[in-house]
Amino acid sequence: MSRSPSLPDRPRLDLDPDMSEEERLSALREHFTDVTEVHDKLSSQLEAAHERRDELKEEVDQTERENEALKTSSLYIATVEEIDEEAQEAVVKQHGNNQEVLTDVSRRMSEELQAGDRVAVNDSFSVQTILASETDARAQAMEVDESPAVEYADIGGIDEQVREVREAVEEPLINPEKFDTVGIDPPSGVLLYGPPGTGKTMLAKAVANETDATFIKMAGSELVRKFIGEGSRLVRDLFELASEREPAIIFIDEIDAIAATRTESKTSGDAEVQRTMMQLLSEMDGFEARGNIRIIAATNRFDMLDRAILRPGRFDRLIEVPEPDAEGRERIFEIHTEQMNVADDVTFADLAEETAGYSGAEIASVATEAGMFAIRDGRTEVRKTDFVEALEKIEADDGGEFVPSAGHATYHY
Ligand SMILES: Nc1ncnc2c1ncn2[C@@H]1O[C@H](COP(=O)(O)OP(=O)(O)OP(=O)(O)O)[C@@H](O)[C@H]1O
Repeated sequence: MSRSPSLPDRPRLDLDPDMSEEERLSALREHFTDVTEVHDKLSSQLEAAHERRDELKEEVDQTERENEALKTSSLYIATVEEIDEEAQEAVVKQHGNNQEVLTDVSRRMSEELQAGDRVAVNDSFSVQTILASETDARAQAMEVDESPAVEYADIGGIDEQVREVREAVEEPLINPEKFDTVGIDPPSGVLLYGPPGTGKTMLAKAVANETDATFIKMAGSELVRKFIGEGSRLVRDLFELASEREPAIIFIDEIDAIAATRTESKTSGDAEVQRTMMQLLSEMDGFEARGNIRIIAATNRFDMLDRAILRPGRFDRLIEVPEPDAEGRERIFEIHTEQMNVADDVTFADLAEETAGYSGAEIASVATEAGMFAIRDGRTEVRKTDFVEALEKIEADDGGEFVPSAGHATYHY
């Protein structure tokens, strides 16, 4: 930048009272000449300053245009895989082509970034912004849990289903070579069906936990109700996210909401729902069964499902998760009271007898309610009377007279 020129000295007029008229006139003329000279100099300096101002203004406009262009130009979406705060570097994987790039990040950005963040990158992969999760439909539509806190031991009464899920989901993740050696493909997708609250979600979370896989859940009903118009894109994103986070378990809950038969579904006329289902089918068809991503779906409405999703290569392993029998209910009571101080007068076998038709979720609420009655009574020990009151409360909440499975009358298999 050029330095501003120094201003010319102010001309001085020295008039002596002893001067003659002529001398005065001459001094004034001289002063006039000096003033005119300074004026000319200042004028030309002013003109130069104006020129400089115009130049700078042009520079500002140019920068603003570039800035605007940068802001409005398309950015690519990527996921941060690793971040090295020390070296101010990040490994990002661009969505779509899965290209992985090591890129420099500013100190501020390196402090803010975390592995797994979705970011916008420009042509040269420089991270421009971290996408806020609230503006990210993907984050809202999917529940991502790196290590869900459910173990097989937390699931009661469905040991056979646990065994089947382990065989169909865990084995291909842990020992894919077994399938290679025998020369068969493991089941592509596993469909868990049965009444609500019987442990289907727990099963999916437990396999993710035990195989150190990321658990990614998407609820079919939400896709249809909440993310109207985005269903098929979100299904695509779901599989993309799983490939970014593998090993991963994709869990699609309430799959009937997007995969119902045309005749029975109220929403089946909706082309959007159809598109979402087609996207799911095409993702599954293009899917490598032996690998680090496994798919589990769940439904309470098996009867409503479009058979297209049950074809080989899609959800080709069906596992029924029923309501627990007496022995199962006893085990579930034990599991849900493990952390409670239960009095000696409580017999889980008796409670199991009295709760025929209860789901695991309902037994969990009986245990919680019983604990609440003890607290209300100022006790830390939970007694038989608390369980009796809890049962009465839950039956009353259920409409006065509790008929086993009354709430599930609409579930057909
Ligand atoms: N078999 C079970 N053993 C222990 N707890 C259970 C079992 N089944 C259900 N529960 C309890 O009920 C809660 C809900 O269960 P879960 O979400 O797995 O049911 P779900 O079958 O997926 O239900 P929905 O069909 O309504 O989604 C669990 O968090 C757990 O506390």
